[in-house]
Amino acid sequence: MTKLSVNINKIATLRNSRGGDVPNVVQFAKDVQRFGAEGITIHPRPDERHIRYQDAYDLEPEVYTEYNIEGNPIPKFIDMVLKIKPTQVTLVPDAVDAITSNAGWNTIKHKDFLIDVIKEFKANDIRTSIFVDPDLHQIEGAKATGTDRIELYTEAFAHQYSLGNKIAIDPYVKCADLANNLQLGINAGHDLSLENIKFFKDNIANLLEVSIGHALIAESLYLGVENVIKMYLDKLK
Ligand SMILES: CC(=O)[C@@H](O)[C@H](O)COP(=O)(O)O
Ligand SMILES: NCC(=O)COP(=O)(O)O
Repeated sequence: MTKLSVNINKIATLRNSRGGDVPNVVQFAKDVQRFGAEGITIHPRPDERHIRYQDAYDLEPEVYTEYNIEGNPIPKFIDMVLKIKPTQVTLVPDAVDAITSNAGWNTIKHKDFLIDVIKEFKANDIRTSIFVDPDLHQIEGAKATGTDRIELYTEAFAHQYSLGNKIAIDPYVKCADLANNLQLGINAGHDLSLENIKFFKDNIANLLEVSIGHALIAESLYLGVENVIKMYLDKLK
């Protein structure tokens, strides 16, 4: 079984665009869990342009599935994760001004840093995952950090798949095989969607969790808009 963790960053983006509390991020998390989601993912960024640090605290009592907090382990992020103690922390090497995540860790160059940070989270019973490109050297490097899991960065796969290039799954299959041999748990995320998720899941052995946000929220709009238009028209009769 592969768990679906819903990334709710985009709900916060929408809320922030009006400055109020619509849509309500905590209510949305409660609803998606009620609808069957097996986890909630957030990725607070230093500029707090979507999910804010306060949201991370507000969500903590309401997330009864797996709570996954992603981010660059700057001191403020580490402090927050240690206070909240989510199910999982996913370390992502984002630049401060990154529009979205655009690369995995260089697990060889940052080995010592990752070992220290991961040790602290694990000592606090927080499962760790690190975001990596589908590169065998980076998977070996990830193992050396002591992390429980890796999150395969799936943007390259998703882009090529949308162009019809199914061969783009190959490096992910090889990395997953190596990770399984090394007894690293495997998560995946970034640009996964209704279009590509089944093919990805069917090809990756022991895929434990996917975190999906951008496409899932867009698809929810597409698939829900007909119903809402009808409801408005009904009220305007
Ligand atoms: C690590 C990853 O791929 C996701 O967390 C993604 O970066 C979401 O972040 P944004 O919502 O800021 O794009
Ligand atoms: N870890 C990936 C994630 O949480 C969601 O990424 P995306 O679906 O918004 O691209």
